[in-house]
Parts: sequence; structure tokens; C-alpha cells
Amino acid sequence: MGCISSKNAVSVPQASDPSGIVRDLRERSDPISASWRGHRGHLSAKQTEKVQPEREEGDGNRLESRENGKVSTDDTGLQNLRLRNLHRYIEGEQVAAGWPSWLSAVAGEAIQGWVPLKADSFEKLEKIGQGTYSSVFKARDLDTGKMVALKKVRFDNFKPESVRFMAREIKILRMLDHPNIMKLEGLIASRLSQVLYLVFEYMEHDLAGLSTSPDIVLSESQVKCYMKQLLSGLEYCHSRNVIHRDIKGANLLINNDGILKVADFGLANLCRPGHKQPLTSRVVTLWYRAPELLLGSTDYEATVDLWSVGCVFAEMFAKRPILRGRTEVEQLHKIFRLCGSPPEEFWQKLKLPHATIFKPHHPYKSTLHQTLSHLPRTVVCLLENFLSVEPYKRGSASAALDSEYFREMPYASEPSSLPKYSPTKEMTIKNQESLRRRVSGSQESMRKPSEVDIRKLAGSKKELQLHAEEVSKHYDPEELPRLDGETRLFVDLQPMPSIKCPDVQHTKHNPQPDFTFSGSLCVSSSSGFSWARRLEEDHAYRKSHRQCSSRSNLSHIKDSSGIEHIKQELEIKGAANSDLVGGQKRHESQELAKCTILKKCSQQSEHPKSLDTSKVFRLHDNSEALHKGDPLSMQHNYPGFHKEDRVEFSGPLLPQTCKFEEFLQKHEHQICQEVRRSWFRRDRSTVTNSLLAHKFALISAAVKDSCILKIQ
Ligand SMILES: Nc1ncnc2c1ncn2[C@@H]1O[C@H](COP(=O)(O)OP(=O)(O)OP(=O)(O)O)[C@@H](O)[C@H]1O
Repeated sequence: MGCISSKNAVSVPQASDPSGIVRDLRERSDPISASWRGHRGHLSAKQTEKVQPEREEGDGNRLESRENGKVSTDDTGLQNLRLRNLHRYIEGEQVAAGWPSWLSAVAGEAIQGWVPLKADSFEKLEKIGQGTYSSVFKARDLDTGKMVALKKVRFDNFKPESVRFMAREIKILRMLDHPNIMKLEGLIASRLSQVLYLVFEYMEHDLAGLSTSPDIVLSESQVKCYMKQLLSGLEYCHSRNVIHRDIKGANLLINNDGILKVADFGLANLCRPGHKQPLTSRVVTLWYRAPELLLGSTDYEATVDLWSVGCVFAEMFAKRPILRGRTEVEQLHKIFRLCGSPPEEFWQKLKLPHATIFKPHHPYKSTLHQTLSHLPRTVVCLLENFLSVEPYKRGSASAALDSEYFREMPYASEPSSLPKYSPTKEMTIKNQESLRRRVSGSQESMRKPSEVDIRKLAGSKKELQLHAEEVSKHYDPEELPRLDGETRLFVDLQPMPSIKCPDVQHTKHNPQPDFTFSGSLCVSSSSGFSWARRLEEDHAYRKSHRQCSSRSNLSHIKDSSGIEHIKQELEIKGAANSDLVGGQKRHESQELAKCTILKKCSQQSEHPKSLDTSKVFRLHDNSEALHKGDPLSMQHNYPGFHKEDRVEFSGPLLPQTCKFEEFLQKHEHQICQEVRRSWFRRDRSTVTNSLLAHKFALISAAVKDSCILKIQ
């Protein structure tokens, strides 16, 4: 028992370095190792030294030929050979240190200089968070008694690209060392499983939970305190060329001492000046996504984080997210309505890929001042900067920290003086809400789910129609038909969520539509730019997929062990609900457990094997493109991939109002077809009894009804 520390770390055997360039390469490929020294779980300086063999004489020749400025083919071949040997050498060294070979082979650089911690050094407690491809657990470090958060990442059949995404997060986390940035304390890995745990300090709250809780009123100096910490953390990241690309309240964790830390660097990237390369625009959770990203920019800067900061800042006053679009086009429309549309020079200067589609015919005027008129002047000024549609007007985190807002009274509180709260994690609130909802609504939704959903659908369609009318006021009707190739039909069977937010556009590289009876049905005949995605989008997709709760729940139910999984999940939920005290709440939680298991079991039988999100990575492999996180289109990367095979989980790019009904009718048939096709393809083998056949008939009827309602 006990973690591996310098005292009991796995000793790394001496290895020879025939190529003689180990140290050379280490120095080049491990710029972060310096910051790891003194870290628990790293190879001690002594051990590292021990495995550093002396350089061989051959090195001199190598340098000489470089100096001459010419590298012969022989030299190149030799160098490649040496490089390969070196990689094998480092891999061997890491495996000897206890790392699984699948991790070392793909993410050697990320784990360089560390030894894995042992799982039995921690006592795993309840689940406290759910990420796209990770679950987060509270745990106790048995050596120190300290609480930690264990982020458990499960990899997709050792698919190198999924490991590489995680490696990038680890590498970036290791580079950063700041009081307002979540510190990675170590990694737990096992040679026998494909699971990796990231060990973090435990944080009791997140800002989304605090700012949207109806029971919590944040004082001005408290808001200032959080803003100061957030901006300090970001200032540090940006100074190290790290763009976070997913700033939102749920990723800003706060502990009981009032310290805020920026967490979740899963989408972060390094953007060194002078090494510019195109970046994906498919990042940042939709409600916090800057307009240039929505317009398809691939040449953006750290200012995208400042836009998100503006949204978070405003959210603390509004007590709810301020820009809650359900689709990219709606998000942009909401942004223009609040912040005004950009001037002509913006469109001309930035030449953004989607500008011709989204440029409004009639400019929108900013309503920011009227909307925020009740807030102090300095708050409005700062918000105006952050929420500038033109990125270059947003300033920087350092400039914001120097602004008048922080210099005027009331000053920012000291973190330690802030009130202590009971757990307010976004997840806790979601759990409590769904508990309430399910307990009251479970009977109805289980008996007549289709009616409930259809009613929701009707409301949702009405909203969309209103939205379409408003859009058409600002867009040239001549321009809108251009959207034809892009038109997507959004059939949301769920009402607008109050706290959870939809994430990035959900592009699933799967020829089958994702249909969930109690969740969202989003079917599309999309094509065009939306398919030109890079691999990072897959990552983003996974993140977003989780956030659509219905889908993420169902994504567990993808194999025959689904029921087992549900049971496990309920066990965890049960533990999580142990926070709730009192008999009544315990009773409610039992009710919830019962409802969930029944509902999930019925879903399981209805949707066998239909929701395998892992297909995202089961495409024609093109490792080179994946390596680079290539921004080039998926079509280029995956030649065998057909546009028409895809179904997009996305919101609409709305056509003009006059065509709205026509548009719906046009797609109605397609929806029904897609849904049926999906059902037949997937369920053919399993629809073997009358119960399932009956359920299928019911759902078909529901879909038909929903289509009728939709065009009314
Ligand atoms: N150190 C921590 N202490 C407490 N809770 C944490 C910690 N780290 C993460 N969590 C919880 O787990 C949730 C998911 O973690 P995280 O965002 O890192 O995972 P992810 O897979 O990257 O998620 P997402 O898909 O939202 O980006 C967080 O929203 C948070 O509530």
C-alpha cells in the first residue's frame, strides 16, 4: 500500500544508448521535465541521472556533417535509425518504470520523467463529475489523508488518436504551474487495463454551480475575487501560449478556501507565435463560443478565451448563461442581437469562411448598454471589451486585470473570507433537478413517453419558427437559399435546459441516426462545410455528446453488459446521493434509482447496440493527419467517408420564414425514413418478440405524430 514516491519509486534499469543521442533528444523533446522535479511520482533527479548514459563518440561526426550544411542520404537514414532506436529505448525505460506500453508508445513525451502512482494508494469514493470520455471520482490519498479528484479516462481500444488527445492535455497540464490553474498531481496507470487516472487536488465547487444556484447571492466583491483569479490564471496560460478553448463556469473549480482554478485542458492547445498553424474552429462550448469561431475562423487567438470570460462574468450577475443558442446559427444571432453585428471592415478584413452565409443584410445594433444598464459602469465597460464581436477589441487578460473595475471599490474579497457553501457542483444541481423531475414525472413519461415528447417538440418547433422569422428580418432572402446544402433539421424532443448547455455541433461519423426515445432526435441531410472537420472535432463531439444528458446516458447502453453498467452507475449514484441527508431524500433517491433502472432497461431493450459512440474513432485511419490534429477536412483525411452517409447532430441553419414549412415538409419524410432505417438496421436481429415489435410501432407512431404536429 502507498503511493510511489521518490523513496519507493520503481527503479529504472540502466540501459545502454548506442545511438548516443538520448540526452540530446530528451532535452529537445522534454521541455517540461524541469517543472516536474520535486513532484511526487517523478523519477528522482538521481534516477534520471542514472539512466542518462554517456554520449558516444559518433556524435561528433553527426554534428560535423550538420555544420557543413549538408546531410547525405546515408546520414538521414542513419539518423532515422538512431531516432527509432532512441524511441524504443525511451519506451523501454518507461515500461520498466511501470507505464503500460500502449501509453508509452503513443504518449511517451507526456509521461516522460514520471513514474505511475499506484491505484491502491487511493480509496475511491463517490463519483463527482462526468466528462465526455472521462468520469471523475472523489478519492482519499491513503498516505496523506488528503482528498483528491481522480479523472478516469478510458481509451478506445488503445486507439492511438484517443490516447494522443489525452497526452496533449497531460503535456499542457504539466507545463502549467500557477495557483489558479488546476495542478496535475500524478497519473495512475495499469499495465493490465486501458484506463488512466489523472490525479488532481479535490475542489468542492464549480463556478457554474455557484453562480446559477438560486440560494446563493454573489456579492460584488466576491464576483471581483473570482474574476481576478480567473483572469490571473488565464494571463498565465496565455503568457505560455496556451489557449484554453473551453472556458465556462463548469470548468472553473473553486475550493472551500475560495480559490478558483481553471480546469479541463482537454481542448487546450499551444499556439506559439511564429509557429502559426490553422486551428479548428470547433472548440468551446456553444454558449461560450466566440463569434469568429462560429464564423469558422481557423486563425484565432487567445481572445477566444476572453469572449468566454465575458459570458462567465455576465452569468454571475444574470444568474444564468446569457447567450443560450441551441444551434450555431441561433447562437450567432443571439450574439449579434446583444452585441451588435460587426462593421463592414470586419467582414472584409477577416474573410471568415462562413461570412457569406452569416453576414446579416441589415446590421444589428448593440443592446448591451440597455441590457446591462443596472450594472456598475466599470462592469459594463469590461463586459463590453470581453464581448466585442471584433476579437482585437477584447484586449488581454493582463489589460483586464489592470482595468478600473479592479481598482474601484468594493475591492475584490480575499478568497479565504468568502462564504463556505455546501456542494454546488453543476453535476450535483443536475442530479437534484433530475431527481425532482423524474420522481414527479416518471409515471407519465414511462406510460406515454411519446405524448410527452411530442408536446415538447411542438413547443420547440414554435420557438424555432419565431426565431426563423426574426432571422429573416436581418438576412437577405436571396442569400438564404445558399444554406440549402447546409440545411439541417433540428427536432429537439427536449425543452430548453436550464443549466446544462449544448456543446459544439455534434458531428457523428456514423451512418446511422442517433435516436433516443426520451431524448433528442436530430436528423439531418447536411453536407458542406460542416463535414470539413479535423480530428479535434471528434474530441469536441465526444465532449458535446456527454453534455446531451439523454445521449450520454444511453451511450453506456451499448453492449450486452449495459445492464451491469447501469447497476454500477446506480451504485455510484447511490453513493453520490449520500450527500443528501434525511429519510425523505433517501426515499427519493431510491425512487430515482428504481425509475432510472426501469427506464434504462427499457431503453436497453429498445436500442440494443445502437449507441456506440466509439464509432467516432473507427474511421479509415490516417494517422499522419491525426498526429497533427490536422485541420483539413475529414473528406481529405478519410477518402472512403461519404457525406451522404452521415447524420448530423446539430441545430438548424434556418431557411427564410416563407420556406420554413416547405423545409419541414421536405425533411419530414427523410426523418421518418432515417429513423426507420436505423431501427431496422440495428434492431433487426434483436426485435424478436412481440413486446419489442409493439414498442417499435409505438415509436413510429410517435415520430409520425411529431411530424404532423411540427408542420401545423
Ligand atoms: N479536481 C476536481 N475536483 C472536483 N471535481 C472535479 C475536479 N476535476 C473535475 N471535476 C468535476 O468533473 C467534471 C468533469 O471533469 P472535466 O471537465 O475535467 O472532464 P472532461 O471529460 O474534460 O469534461 P468535459 O467534457 O466537460 O470537458 C467537472 O465539470 C467537475 O465538476
